[in-house]
Amino acid sequence: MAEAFSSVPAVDYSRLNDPNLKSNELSKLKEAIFGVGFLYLTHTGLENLLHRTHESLQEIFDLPANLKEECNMIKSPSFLGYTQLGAETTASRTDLREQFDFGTPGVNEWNQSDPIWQRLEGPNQVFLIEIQHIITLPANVVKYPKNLGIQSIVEDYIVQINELAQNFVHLVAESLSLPPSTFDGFKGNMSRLKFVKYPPAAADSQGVGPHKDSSGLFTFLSQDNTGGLQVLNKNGDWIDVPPVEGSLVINIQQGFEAITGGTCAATTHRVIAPTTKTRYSIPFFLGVRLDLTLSQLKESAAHIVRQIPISDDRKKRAIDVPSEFLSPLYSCFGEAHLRNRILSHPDVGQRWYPELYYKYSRQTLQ
Ligand SMILES: O=C(O)CCC(=O)C(=O)O
Ligand SMILES: [Fe+2]
Repeated sequence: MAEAFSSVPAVDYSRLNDPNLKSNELSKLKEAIFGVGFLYLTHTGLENLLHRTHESLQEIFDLPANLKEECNMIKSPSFLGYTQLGAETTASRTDLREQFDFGTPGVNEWNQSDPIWQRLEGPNQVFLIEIQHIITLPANVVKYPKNLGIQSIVEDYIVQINELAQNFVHLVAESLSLPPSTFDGFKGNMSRLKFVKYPPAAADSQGVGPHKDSSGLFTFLSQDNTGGLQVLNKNGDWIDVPPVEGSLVINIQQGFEAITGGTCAATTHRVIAPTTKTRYSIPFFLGVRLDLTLSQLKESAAHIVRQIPISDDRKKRAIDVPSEFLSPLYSCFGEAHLRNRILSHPDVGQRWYPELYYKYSRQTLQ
């Protein structure tokens, strides 16, 4: 459980990479990882990329509804593609957001002999939009195809943020006094990137409801200047995560929580929908190995937890942290993640995994 923090700390990435300043900054990183589970990462060198990508979001979401529907997530057993406003559910309530989900390109296609959860990794759908978008100019009623270049925007973003994410995981290991490569063997084949739009809504509406991120190790979020993101502390207070220009907001996901035996806890967060302007955000979810079983995990977690320099008392308490990934109900991370996707996107779940949908939706009702 995250401690009773009252703000989200900032860590300077350029200092983490400066031999003279590194050790001081690693201590800040360690405190943020243990105490909050959320941090701002500043001076990443990705400021231009974030700015450029945010600039293209409005045009992408302003595409005609029928074009966005061409790549509706319902067509993807990997839960990749477009989700219209109101089609997503968190904490049993409807989220007021519209989004595109993308995955790291180039993963192997699923086939019948693979486990069912392996199907979470698959190809993107976005290409359809590229070739079909037609712009009509009202003045002279000329029609011409316009390529927004979504595919290259997405792939460029994934390459650059992924490089930072890999480095960040090494730095986290170092901050916990572990060898930098400690977590390398836990990385998944596919990470996920989302473009998200929260339109203005009535005061206190749910942009996205309270949740812990469940698809991987860490989330790297770029939010615009609107605000609305909040994280929950131990006292049950919602703490604002106001926009900090050019920064990334990084949080621990349930995969990393499970790998560290709960010593590094995933923190619950939510977004309150904006009331007067549209909010855009770009979360990148660094993927975790889907095939990791609970027993493998317990073994590696015990090994890692033993080496993490915190008090035995805190370690003991940490083992009790509840996590979907540590539930004996699921055979491996892949199964836990598939359940999460099915419940978040029930229409997609029902279409591609009808039996699992039936099973999991009954489990939550109990
Ligand atoms: O849009 C945001 O700021 C956060 C989104 C989020 O928490 C999520 O999609 O998991
Ligand atoms: Fe989240």
